[in-house]
Amino acid sequence: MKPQDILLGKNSLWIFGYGSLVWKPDFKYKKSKVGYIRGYKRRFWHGDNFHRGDDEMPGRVVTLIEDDDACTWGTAFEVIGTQMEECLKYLNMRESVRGGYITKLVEFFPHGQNQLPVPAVVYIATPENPMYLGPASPEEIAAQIIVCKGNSGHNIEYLLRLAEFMRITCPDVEDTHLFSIEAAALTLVPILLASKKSVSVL
Ligand SMILES: N[C@@H](CCC(=O)N[C@@H](CS)C(=O)NCC(=O)O)C(=O)O
Repeated sequence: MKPQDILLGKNSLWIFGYGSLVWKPDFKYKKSKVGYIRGYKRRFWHGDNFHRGDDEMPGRVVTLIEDDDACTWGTAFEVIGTQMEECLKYLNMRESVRGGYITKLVEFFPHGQNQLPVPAVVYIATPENPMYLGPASPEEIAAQIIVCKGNSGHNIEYLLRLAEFMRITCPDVEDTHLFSIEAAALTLVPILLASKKSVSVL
């Protein structure tokens, strides 16, 4: 689905974020809502050689993997008027051109009573994406994250800010995949720092 096709006949648009967009949307929007989408699970299975890694050491960022029994929590942002074109142009560069994500239309379920679901655009990196890294253990993913950095900063910042978002904003949601990687990274960082110190002493 091309971004410009998304706009056809619309005067407002919802964008669902589930990775860096939840803590760094970096585009103007009218309002945001916390909620979830069905049929997808969030996984650190997408490689990134721009924002949180480089060609030699690609980082790991999240994407959505189809799973009928799963749902993924995040934040949806409503953009209106000129915000729509500005937002899609910005996200096309950030997510698609630099990140390898494609756009899909999903149903977003805002959290709270009497909230009706709304169509939302989501950026997903499918397994067909050349940067797709696929499954790995929390320890393997954490070991990769703690040594990578890119044009937007350290990969571990990306991990910790997403974990912080979920802990603060969705405290009742258990995201074992995310929190197991966070725990592994926080265990490995002191070991990494100690090994660097021992190397620098030599
Ligand atoms: N599309 C997901 C993931 C977005 C994401 O993490 N995209 C990366 C591109 S690889 C990004 O924009 N990173 C910016 C950053 O890491 O600061 C979302 O809706 O949040």
